[in-house]
Amino acid sequence: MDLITRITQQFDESIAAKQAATEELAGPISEAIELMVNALTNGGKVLACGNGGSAGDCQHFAAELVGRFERERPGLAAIALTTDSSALTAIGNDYSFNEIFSKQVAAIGQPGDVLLAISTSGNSKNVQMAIEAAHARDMNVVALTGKGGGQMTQQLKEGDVHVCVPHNRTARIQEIHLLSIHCICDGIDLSLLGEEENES
Ligand SMILES: O=C(CO)[C@@H](O)[C@H](O)[C@H](O)[C@H](O)COP(=O)(O)O
Ligand SMILES: [Zn+2]
Repeated sequence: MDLITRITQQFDESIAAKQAATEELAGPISEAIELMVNALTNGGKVLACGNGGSAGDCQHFAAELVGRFERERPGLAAIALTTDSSALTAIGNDYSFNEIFSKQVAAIGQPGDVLLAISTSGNSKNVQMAIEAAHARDMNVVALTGKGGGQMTQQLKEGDVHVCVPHNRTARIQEIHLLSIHCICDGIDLSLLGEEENES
């Protein structure tokens, strides 16, 4: 297969995956928005964790809350737990890699905060342990998963939100995680700022 055909196929697969996911994910994404707006407007914050490409999504999300998404507003309280190399290496070295997020959640998380837990498989142990730590701190969880949700599905409790992308390919799941994150940012701004002037 030539490269252009291969690239075209991946674009087509991504478009199809997004169209297939729209109806199923719109509801959970709106619930995630409500959960985060409630936390952010009551003195709470959002902590985000994930591995690899999902770590990038955590940092992308936190930057759009602390900084801005598309509209001017004061910064919002969000922290990606994937960036502090001293904390990550100390915890990984002194305890275990499985605890690199959960120990941060236990130290920083407060009742009413929200944990954004991102895992395309739903089976990354360090994300699962972060969910346990969040529940122990009376935090709610927004899980972004795929591939049926993995073991994280069984961890979620009443009040948590599960955005599970109906796909089995990590790259396609991540592409829809990023769209979901942007929908969450848009919904938070809509809730805090109202409709934009030029919007009907
Ligand atoms: O971005 C990619 C693949 O597209 C990889 O870096 C991927 O994030 C890593 O393999 C992660 O370790 C996968 O973990 P998870 O999504 O299953 O929790
Ligand atoms: Zn990736």
